Amino acid sequence: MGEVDQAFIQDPEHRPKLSIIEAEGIPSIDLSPVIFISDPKAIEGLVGEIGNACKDWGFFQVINHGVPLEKLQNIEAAAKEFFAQPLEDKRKIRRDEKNALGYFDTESTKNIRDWKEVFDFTMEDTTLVPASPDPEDKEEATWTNQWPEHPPELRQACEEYTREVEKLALKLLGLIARSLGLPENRFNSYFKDQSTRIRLNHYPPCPSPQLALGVGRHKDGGALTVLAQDEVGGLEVKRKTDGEWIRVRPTPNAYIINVGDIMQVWSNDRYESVEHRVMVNSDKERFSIPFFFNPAHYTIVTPVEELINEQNPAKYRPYSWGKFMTHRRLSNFKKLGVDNIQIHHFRVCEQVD
Ligand SMILES: O=C(O)CCC(=O)C(=O)O
Ligand SMILES: [Fe+2]
Repeated sequence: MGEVDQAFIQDPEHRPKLSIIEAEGIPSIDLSPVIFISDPKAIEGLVGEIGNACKDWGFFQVINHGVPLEKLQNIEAAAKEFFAQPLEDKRKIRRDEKNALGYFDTESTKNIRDWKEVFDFTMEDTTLVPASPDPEDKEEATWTNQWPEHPPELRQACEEYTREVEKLALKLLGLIARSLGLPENRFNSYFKDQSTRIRLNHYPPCPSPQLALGVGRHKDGGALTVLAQDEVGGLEVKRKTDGEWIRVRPTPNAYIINVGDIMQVWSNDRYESVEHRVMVNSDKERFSIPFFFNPAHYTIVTPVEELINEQNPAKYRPYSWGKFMTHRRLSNFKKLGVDNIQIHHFRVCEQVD
């Protein structure tokens, strides 16, 4: 990527501030009570901490999470090698309108190009999804992993890494369920045919970091995101108390966890999916790896029964996760000229957020 093309330039109100607020960052939570010692008292404390972090921030970091460092180092090294190849080699496995998996260098967020390139894959080599966003269309389509020839170790590194991160994601799902007063396995059945997607992100140095963003402001549409970021930094989270953008300081071997839109709906707004974005910088490239923990495409997302009653009625109408996801994806290929689909479109009394 050379000089900044007009397509990357953010509207003035969304341009990043070069003065960065790092004050009092997102909560850091030590998972050792569930990973290493299984102490019921300590687990109860942990459940409380996670509940507060989900409520107050929608974001937190975890340490002592059980994912072996070696698996992260392997995938990071292979990702670096993959992205270092010439564009024409990477484009051999380019994702397209039919298959969401593979390499992509022209992603947009809210119709502005992101300063990044990505490689997407799923846990299983094929994933069933709806063929189109049309609610009447019952046809299914298949996404298929496209592994590059080079580097040959990328595939194994990705597979081994995601098996470990999935264990962490399931632990967190259980802890979050408990923090809502639900049984630990309350959400597990939705993930039987999960549509989890893992992304390798590469943000090259950008000549005008004050005009463009690595990823424009957005909320993650799935249930939960487990993110690894390298030491460069750039992720910013919109603080709920005052709407300020707060930098998430890189912490070695920690994972960043955020509540996605589906968890917001399941919890009937007890927890909120929070806006975030990525700043780029002019001299350093950055790598990150989000694991988007998503249920089966046929999941109908609706506030869980146990959390609604007459005083606290459901705030959302049920919607299909698969249709939501395919709608979002399509907007990357067709310039729809409107904002992407959002959960507020399913609000019982629609408010714009
Ligand atoms: O690179 C990052 O730190 C975050 C990326 C992100 O928010 C996303 O891909 O949804
Ligand atoms: Fe995100």
